[in-house]
Amino acid sequence: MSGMASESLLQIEEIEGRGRAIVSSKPLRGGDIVLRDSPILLYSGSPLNGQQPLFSTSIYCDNCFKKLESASAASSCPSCFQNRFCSQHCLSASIASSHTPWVCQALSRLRDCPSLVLHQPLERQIQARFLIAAYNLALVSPPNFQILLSLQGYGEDKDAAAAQFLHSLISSLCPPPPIDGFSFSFEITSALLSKDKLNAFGIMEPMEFNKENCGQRSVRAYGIYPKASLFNHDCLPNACRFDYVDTAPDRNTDVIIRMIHDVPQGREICLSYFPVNWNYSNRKKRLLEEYGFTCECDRCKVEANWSDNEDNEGDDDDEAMEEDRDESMVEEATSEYEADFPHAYFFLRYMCNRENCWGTLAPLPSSDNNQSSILLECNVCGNMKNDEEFGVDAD
Ligand SMILES: C[S@@+](CC[C@H](N)C(=O)[O-])C[C@H]1O[C@@H](n2cnc3c(N)ncnc32)[C@H](O)[C@@H]1O
Repeated sequence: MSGMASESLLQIEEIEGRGRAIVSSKPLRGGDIVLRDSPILLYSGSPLNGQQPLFSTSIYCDNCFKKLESASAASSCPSCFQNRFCSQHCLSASIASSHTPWVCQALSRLRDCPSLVLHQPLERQIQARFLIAAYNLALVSPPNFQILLSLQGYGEDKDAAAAQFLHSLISSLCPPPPIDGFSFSFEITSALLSKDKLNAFGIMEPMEFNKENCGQRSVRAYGIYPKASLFNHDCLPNACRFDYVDTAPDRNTDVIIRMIHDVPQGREICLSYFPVNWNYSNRKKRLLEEYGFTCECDRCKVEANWSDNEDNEGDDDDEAMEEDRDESMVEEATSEYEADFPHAYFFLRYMCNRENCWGTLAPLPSSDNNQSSILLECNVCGNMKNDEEFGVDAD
């Protein structure tokens, strides 16, 4: 698999019931970097109507998505004056790629469209941003558009109304310039929206702990990563994603996938699609509604039998998912459930214990091939923990 940190670490396999999967092609150590991936498509997580997302006060460059110290330090797009850039270089790069004259005009028209910005949920504005970015990719980089089309997601009936609304709106207000032999049909629009839902990674604002946000973060942007999109989910992942937004010396929006613990050759490498502290019923709901599958991982098999999970109590499914305020699995793991919960070690060892963080810890990359680093880094807040304090050997 090209683009992996080392070409020989991973391979793609087809696994029945799971689609493509990433599997280790040799034994891997906790801390090994198995992938560094750059996005083929990026789009802002801010609503079109200029509303600041909840828990966000920062402004950022619309090309590299680095934080800007002040609005006055930025160069604006000379046509719309809406998009801001940290440098002339980012402005020129963006005009040639992601903020072309057509994108600029399309976003301006959508921003002025009451049926979108006043009468639709905020989510629709973000989806409109994605579609404009995806159509533009077809125009500026046909090979990357083909990669996007190859990702999972083929249009779902339950999302048809949103797809129809956005397709009609964009076709009438700001149709993309024609491409020979290709049509921006409703079917393409609908499939693209599914691909976004199943594959996009949120690029979060870096963690700032203060009383107002209680550790909650907003999504600065979304990215489609061609190789990272092939990792399947597990509720007890063996790898996790790091990014270094605002601190990376370059390629600010790259993601790095690092092993949490050792695995043997031939093991599927999985990420968790959300924080690992979520409880069983919220995980099950999200995976079914958003990703279209029922998780059969070891942890779900155990937790499905817990007497107090909402499924077993017959609670209805409408309960709001309070993502960051879910009951903490750490508390559960260390309390009355311990005997029924063979995975307790994972939460004690690999979950960040900083209040309201819920990040996952992975060892730092080690230069010693035989041993993982004893220092574990949190993928959300960056805190370091010394593994010797835990006092148990890996695995
Ligand atoms: C980001 S993609 C992962 C790559 C995907 N398997 C493929 O072939 O492109 C997410 C989709 O993979 C499948 N998937 C991921 N984790 C799974 C799991 N634990 N069990 C079954 N299917 C899974 C689901 O169809 C999900 O919507």
